[in-house]
Formats: sequence, C-alpha cells, structure tokens
Amino acid sequence: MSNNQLTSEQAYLDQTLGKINHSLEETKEEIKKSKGSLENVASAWDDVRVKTSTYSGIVETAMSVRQQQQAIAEREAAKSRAEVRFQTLAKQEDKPYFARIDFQDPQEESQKPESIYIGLASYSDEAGKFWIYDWRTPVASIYYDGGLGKVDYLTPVGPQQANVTLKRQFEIESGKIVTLFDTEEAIGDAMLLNALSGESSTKMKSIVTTIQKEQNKIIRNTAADLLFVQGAAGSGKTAAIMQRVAYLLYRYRGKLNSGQVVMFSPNQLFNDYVDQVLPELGEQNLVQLTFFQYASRRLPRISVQTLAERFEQTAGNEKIDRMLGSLELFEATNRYAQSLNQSGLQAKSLNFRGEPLISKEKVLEIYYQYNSNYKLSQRLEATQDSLLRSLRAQVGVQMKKDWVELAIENLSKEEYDEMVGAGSTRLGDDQEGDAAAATRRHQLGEGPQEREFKSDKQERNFLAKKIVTQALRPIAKRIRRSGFININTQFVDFLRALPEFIKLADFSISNAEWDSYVQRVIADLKEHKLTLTNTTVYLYLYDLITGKHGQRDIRYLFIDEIQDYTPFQLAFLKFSFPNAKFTVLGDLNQAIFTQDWANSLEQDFASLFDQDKVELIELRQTYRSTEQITNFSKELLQNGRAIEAFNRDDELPVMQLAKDEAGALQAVKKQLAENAADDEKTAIITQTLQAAQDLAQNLAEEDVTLIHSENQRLAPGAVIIPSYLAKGLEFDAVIIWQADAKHYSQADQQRLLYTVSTRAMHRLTLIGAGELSPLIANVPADLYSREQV
Ligand SMILES: Nc1ncnc2c1ncn2[C@@H]1O[C@H](COP(=O)(O)OP(=O)(O)OP(=O)(O)O)[C@@H](O)[C@H]1O
Repeated sequence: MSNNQLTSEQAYLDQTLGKINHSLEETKEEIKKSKGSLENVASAWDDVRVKTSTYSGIVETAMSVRQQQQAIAEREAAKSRAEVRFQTLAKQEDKPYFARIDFQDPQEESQKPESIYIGLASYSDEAGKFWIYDWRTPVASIYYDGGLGKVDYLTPVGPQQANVTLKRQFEIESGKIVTLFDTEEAIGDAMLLNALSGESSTKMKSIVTTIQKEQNKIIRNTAADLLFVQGAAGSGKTAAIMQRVAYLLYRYRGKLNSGQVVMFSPNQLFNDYVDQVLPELGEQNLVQLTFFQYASRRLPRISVQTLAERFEQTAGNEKIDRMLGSLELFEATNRYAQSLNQSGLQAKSLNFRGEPLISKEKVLEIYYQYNSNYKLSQRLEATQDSLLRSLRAQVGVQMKKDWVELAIENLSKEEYDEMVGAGSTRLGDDQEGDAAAATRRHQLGEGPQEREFKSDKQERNFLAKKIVTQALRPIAKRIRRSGFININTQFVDFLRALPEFIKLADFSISNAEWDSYVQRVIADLKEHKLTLTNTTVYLYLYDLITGKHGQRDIRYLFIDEIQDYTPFQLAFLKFSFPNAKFTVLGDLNQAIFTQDWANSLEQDFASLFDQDKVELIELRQTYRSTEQITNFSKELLQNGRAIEAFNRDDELPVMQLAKDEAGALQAVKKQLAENAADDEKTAIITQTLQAAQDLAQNLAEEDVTLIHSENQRLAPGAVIIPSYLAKGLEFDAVIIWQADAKHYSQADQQRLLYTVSTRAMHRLTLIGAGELSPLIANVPADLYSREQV
C-alpha cells in the first residue's frame, strides 16, 4: 500500500463520513419533527366534535375521526422510517464500508472503470449518488465471487459480466483507515486470517466481510426448492445460513418478513449462540425452535423424549429405530391412513355426566356412512357437523331430566339474573365470544331486556334450555376438536397392524421383536411418554386423519444438523411446511443420534422434491480450528480425507493419559489453570450428562459452570458440557474428558469424538485414564503429542 493510496482513500472516507453525518443530523431533525407533528395531530382530537343527534352529524363525526386516524398512522409510519434510517446511519458512522471494487462492463472497455464501496447497508445522498452499496446487492457479489479479471454475477434480470480491475479491503476504526490491502483473490487470506484469529465468544458474529465463494453460493441461491449443504465441522455452514436469511430478507423486502422464516436448530443453547447475527446485520431475528419443541408443543399432555434421553437411551433399539425413522414407514403411514376410509377408525364415546351421550358405535356409524370417495378430512368434517346436530337434538331430551330440575332449584340469585338477562346462544356457535358480547350488551342496557315470563312453565323451559346448553358446551368443543377419535388407541392399532403395511424382514426385525416393542410403547403411553421418533409418527397419523395442511405461510425453512433427523422427520417437516423452500445443513460425520444409516439421508430427503430443484453444495474447507486440530480430528474418521484445513498454525493437540481417574482429574485442573492463564475460554466436554454432573462435583472448587440443560445460557467463563449440547458451538480451548479406551472405543463413537474435537478453535487437550482409546491410536503419531500424567 502506498502512502498516496492511503491518503486518497482516507480523503474518500472523510467525504463519505461527512455525507453520512449530514444525513444523520437531517434524520434527527426529521424524527423530532415527526414526533412534534404526531403530538399536534394527537392534540387535534380535542377539535373533533362529536355530533350524534342527526344522521349527517354522525357521518361528519365518523369522517373526521377517520381523517384523524389516518393522519396519525401516516405520521407514525414516517417516524418509524426515520428511526430505522437513523439506526442504520449511526452504524455506518462507525464503519461505513469494508471493501472497494473497480470494474468495467466488458462491452465498454474504453470507459473509465467504476468504483463501488461495499458495506453493511447502502447509502446514497440527496443527489442519488450511491456512496456505499449493501453487501447483498447483485453487484457486490463480484467481491465475493472471484479474483481480478472477468467475473460473472447474477442480477434479478439475468447474468452479467464484469471485468474487475481492483479489489481492495479495509479495516476502519472510528473513521480512520487502519489497514488497507489489495488482493487478487476472492477474499484475501490475510483478511480471513485476521477474522479467524479472534477469540471465541458466547455469541456468533456476522461474516459479511469475509464470505467465501462457496458460501456466497449458499447465501444467494434463490432457485432451489431444496438446497442441501454438506460441510465439514467448522466449514461455516451455520454462518452461511445466518447471512442467507439476511440476504433473503433484503432480496424479498416487502414480500417476506422474518416471521415467515423458520429455523430448526439442534438445541436451545445454539439458538442463544446465534441470536445476535441478524440484529448485527440490521435485520430482525427469525423464528428458531428445536424439533423437540415443535413436537412437544403440539402434545402438551405427553412428555416427549428429551434431547438427553434421546442421546442416552437409543442403544439396543437400532433396527427398530431405523425402521420407525424410514421413508418406508412414512409411506406405510399414508397407506394405513388411507385404509381408515373403509374401516378401522378408533372412536371414543362422547360422555356426559359419566355416561355415553353419543356412543362410539354411533360415532363410527356416522363416520362410515359417507361415500368411500370422501377424503379423510371431508369425512371428519361431515362427521363433526352431524355430531353437532345430534348434540343439539339432545338439548330437548336433557331438558326433561331430573338433574336439570335440581340445577334450576339450586340457582343462586346472581346465576338466575345472568341467565334471564343475557341473550341466547346456540350450541356449536362460537359461544364464548357470543356470550361475552351478549353480557356486555346487557350490562350496557343494549341487549335484550330482562324477560318476563307468561307462566312458570315457560320460565322453567327457558332456564332448562339455558342450563342444558351450557352443560353440553364442552362436548361441542370436543367434537370440534375431533375429541371423538381415540388417537392413542389409533396409534397403537397402527403399530399392531404394521406388519401388514411394511415388511419388517427388510429391516431384519422379527415379529416377536416387534410385538415386544409394541408392548413397551403401550406401557410408555400409559405413563404419557413417547420417544421422539414415535411422536413424529403419532403426529403425522393425527394430521392425516384430521386433514391438517400444515403452516402454509412459512416460506423458508432451515434445518441445521440434519444428520440428527430421520428421513421420516424430514418428510413430516416437508408435509408440515408445504410452501417452504428448504435449506438443510449437515455433516454426516457428526451424526450422533442416527448413526450409520445417516448416509442415505441425503438421497432420501432429495427424493421428496422435484429433482430439477435440488442443489447440493459441499464445503470442505474448515475455518473454526487451527490446521493442527483439523488434521488430527479428521484422522478420527474413516473418510475424513476430503476435509481441508485452513492454514492457521498453532500447537499440536495433546493426549494426556493418567494411570487412574484421580490422576486424570488432576490433569484437568492443571489444564484449566493453564488455559485460564493464557486467556483461552475452555469447555470440558463429557460424553454423557451423568459424566458432566460427576465431573462438576469433583471440580466444585474450580471456577467452572456446568451446562446441564439446553435451557441454560452459555456462561462467559469455563464450562463443563455434555457432548450433545456442545453441537454447533465453539470454544477457544476444549478438554475432552474420559478420552480413553473405556469410554471411546466403539466404531460408532468415532463420530462423537470427531464432533467434540472439532469444537476447539486453538487448543485441544484429550484427557483419559488407563488405556489409550483405539480410535486415537489410529491417528498418525506426528499429528498429536502424548503425555503420561
Ligand atoms: N467466511 C468466513 N469468514 C470468517 N469466519 C468464518 C467464515 N466462515 C466460517 N467462519 C467462522 O468459522 C467458525 C465455524 O463456522 P460455523 O459454526 O458456521 O461452522 P459449521 O459448519 O456450522 O460447523 P459445525 O458443523 O461444527 O457446527 C465460526 O466461528 C464462523 O464465524
């Protein structure tokens, strides 16, 4: 960088900042003005004369109220526009841009190249000159996509070409250029290295200044219905999708809002970790939830298997879990539901005062009286209508019963007044609303006046009708909510009938194994418990029977850590969000719940989409960890070769093996102290929750926080955390606890060990007791150092 360049760039920056400052002052004025005029308009309410004695007076009053409301709404909109602009400008005042590119249209090479500056948001002055371009504009894509020379980029009107003559990156602090470098690369290594050498934090940061070419493809993709991102641990999958959300919100501004974008994330801690990225980019947060939350919210009376239970209880059920999570089962559920059109619905009697009012046989008779061409949802709707009619017919029957007589006798004065005063409502209407409105009208003296009865009989009949209608109301509600279907029994019936709908032998499951599994599910259901896999089947079956169509307003759905989902769950999500485009991210090497069969997940899920609309992007370069940590951890895998480390040098991972657990504990204490002295934030990662709790007890004297539940917040200092909660997170230093033969020896623990090792950014220490883990013994000896402690 020459001094001349620096001087002229600083001059440009000063000019830009001058403009921004000016706009900032103007916007401040605007806010003040709109606040003032809002107050003026509001005080003008006093001038609105209410005239109600004549018809024209009423019309006049209504008109002026309306004008007044409109004036307030306009002022408010202007004020909030100005406030948003003010916030953007205030951010720009600090760091207005981070890059510059010069380019020419290849068709017009005789002309001077155009220079554009790229920042977090666009800025143009009164004359319409663009001083800064938002990083999401089509032209800014040039910055991320290639080096110097000819570059293609996509605009809303089609592909464009540019001949890039300069790429310059800046670091600006408080209005001064700190560094400036020109690069021929897409994004120079120097800038990236700088971005990556920072410390870990409890909040993920935005990466807009250093988005890589492959990541840019993910961010700007608008064509795919299913965008499948397979990427190594730390390759920036999560980072890329957070910027993708910001991009989509910008690209479809006005048509898409953040409430229409949903992300399924691995756990709550992760939600907490990423929740600053979008606000940092000037956008609102998207809706984030875990699959567990989604499923258990819909089944408040069932306790759905938690993340910890799922992680610790899957052993022993692999074959059956695999079948229950398969697309074959999804299809089988469809076939079973279809068969209910002929017979097999499990109904419940609608009981009233301890006895069946409408028996389950009657419910079934109604359900099956319709033509077999009916869809399940139509059949259900027709049944609901018919049952509501039967219920209304019951009013007359019940009115004659003794319990009604007794209820009339026992009416208090208040109850009597209430009944006699308010208007009547019909069963099956939205009674709560109607009744409330009627009472309000009554209180205002607007509703029907207190009745006068011609005879005692008339009074009795009136009261009896009221009492019966009220008493039957919960049943009407149950009918409208399809409470006459016994979904628990239906689900069990499906499980029992399953061998007719799927070949168990294809999954190497014997009939006896299946029968005993069904018995276990029945026992669980009695205790109101369901595994996550079963919950999904249960919900899908329920949705098919009741004809639910899912949430049609959701336009984009993101699923992170897709390797922990079953094909069935994914198919269910596709069914539940029928209008959404899917972006799914995963690393098959980090499958810690679904094990080997995660390998077919990609094809399974893709098979649900139009093949022309499926795109796969692979990210191989890792950014999180140092070269040494990446090279070590990829050797833990059988197929880790394709992973490329980013050239960032640091110390080798260390394997510390103690004679016994007490020695290992000492080693952890020592390492914790060393990391703290070096200012490295440490996570001690255990395999299970139990191990984390035990270790926390043993380290009670140390300054560490146990993260035992996903509902906690990430604490700023050192933490102890079980493996399944560490997913997606990162720490300066990681200590893997019990990294020995006793705890990490099975082939299926390879991925787990890989997942936890790749949480480390700068320092990785594995601590164990007894024998060296065979999984670590497989790693070439020059990739780590060994210490006997
Ligand atoms: N282009 C980039 N510029 C700067 N930092 C980046 C870039 N890409 C990724 N990173 C950083 O690398 C780290 C890992 O990224 P991220 O968490 O998105 O990876 P991931 O693929 O989701 O990992 P995992 O599968 O292990 O959860 C983060 O700190 C992220 O900010």
